[in-house]
Amino acid sequence: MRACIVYYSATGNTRALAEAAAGLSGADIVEVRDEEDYSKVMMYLKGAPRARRGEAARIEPAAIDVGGYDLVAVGTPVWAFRPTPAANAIVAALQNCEGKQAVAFATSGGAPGDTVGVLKARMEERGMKVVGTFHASDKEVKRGEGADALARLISSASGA
Ligand SMILES: Cc1cc2nc3c(=O)[nH]c(=O)nc-3n(C[C@H](O)[C@H](O)[C@H](O)COP(=O)(O)O)c2cc1C
Repeated sequence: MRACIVYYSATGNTRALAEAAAGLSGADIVEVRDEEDYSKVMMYLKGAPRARRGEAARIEPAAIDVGGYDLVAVGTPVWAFRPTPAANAIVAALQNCEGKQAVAFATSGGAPGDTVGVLKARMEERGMKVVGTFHASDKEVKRGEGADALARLISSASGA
């Protein structure tokens, strides 16, 4: 059984969690870049309102074929209590994702709102079966916590 973790990370926390979980679970990993390439200030002035409105960014890669995988995990930072525009774009960019098992995960400053719920709903609209969600705070990620739980979720869901 094969799993793929697709994620966006602006300041490194979601990347650290995704990379550690990939190492533990054997999942492949795809990092997506937001073509906007926000400065720290513009993340708040422009990125957070876009997240709040549920907009999708222009991302690289623009299409992500997950046809070869049994499970797809999508990861995002929390911006304004929502998935990032890049994460919204990831969900739209997935190809051959219909019917796949899936996991939605996020990292936040400790107030995630319903980010994973919103991400889960978007993934389900694309036909994925979201079998688990996961959230860790940036402080937990910096302490090295969370990756084992996320990896277990990915491994058990994909039957690996
Ligand atoms: C523009 C912006 C908005 C944010 N909004 C929230 C928020 O609503 N709630 C929260 O708990 N953390 C919020 N954060 C903190 C991030 O979600 C947190 O640091 C996360 O781990 C960042 O992930 P990254 O390092 O992968 O980009 C925000 C950060 C930024 C830059």
